[in-house]
Amino acid sequence: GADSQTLEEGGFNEEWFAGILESIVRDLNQYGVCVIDDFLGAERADHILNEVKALESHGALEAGQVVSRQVQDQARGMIRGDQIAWVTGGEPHCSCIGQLVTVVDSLVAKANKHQDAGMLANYNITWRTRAMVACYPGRDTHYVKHVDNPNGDGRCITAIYYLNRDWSEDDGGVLRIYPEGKDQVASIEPLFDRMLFFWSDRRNPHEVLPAKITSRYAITVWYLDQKERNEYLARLAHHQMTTTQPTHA
Ligand SMILES: O=C(O)c1ccc(-n2[nH]cc(-n3ccnn3)c2=O)nc1
Ligand SMILES: [Mn+2]
Repeated sequence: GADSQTLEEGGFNEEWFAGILESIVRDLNQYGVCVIDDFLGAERADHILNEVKALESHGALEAGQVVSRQVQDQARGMIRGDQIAWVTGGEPHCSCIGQLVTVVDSLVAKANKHQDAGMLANYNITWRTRAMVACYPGRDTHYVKHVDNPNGDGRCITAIYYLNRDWSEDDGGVLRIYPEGKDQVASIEPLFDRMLFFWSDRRNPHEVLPAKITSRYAITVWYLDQKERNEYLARLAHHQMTTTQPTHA
């Protein structure tokens, strides 16, 4: 089909795609978490890492924190907060990041409509956020134990792509997921070219364990369920209507 044609052009072959698709559908339904190793291959992963490092060296990654937190952290001599940049993938120097997002978009869209989609079929995934390129771990609040989407903001799947070459145990920065209602914990090492998917809601509280002060890179995209997102935006609009009085000219 058309997708397989573009994927061929992008150098991704069909059986690779089909294999990954099966893993995503099976693992998200069974565990609520799916880890794919050697996702794009070292060469492509390297190109993506180089684009992320270029963003960092050109100062495109600004602190993801509010100024007060930064001042406070500097005062306490703590390591800087996480540095983030929101990337569409269409930017001139982000074409490889763009390819990553395009492939993940295709996988999530196909998984959503897969014949064995299971719980995935409850969603209609028509939108996503831009890609959050992060140089972490900061002391940012996102790293203490949290749920990405606790109150129905529309986000249904979190997709994180790790870019840490030669990561080792004492580098830290492990992502720890505590699947709701299960007694086992998933400790996910942020390995180079590792792709991770998990439900964004209360099923997956998670934290990022402290890491040494070396730059660690990850790219995160959140996929949105149309219905939940529209209901969220409607709540937001209503709230704004009722809290800000219209000014009469
Ligand atoms: O804004 C938000 O809702 C938001 C932002 C970030 C965020 N997380 N969660 C786990 C992250 N991570 C980073 C490396 N390994 N894992 C990470 O960045 N979660 C939620
Ligand atoms: Mn999170």
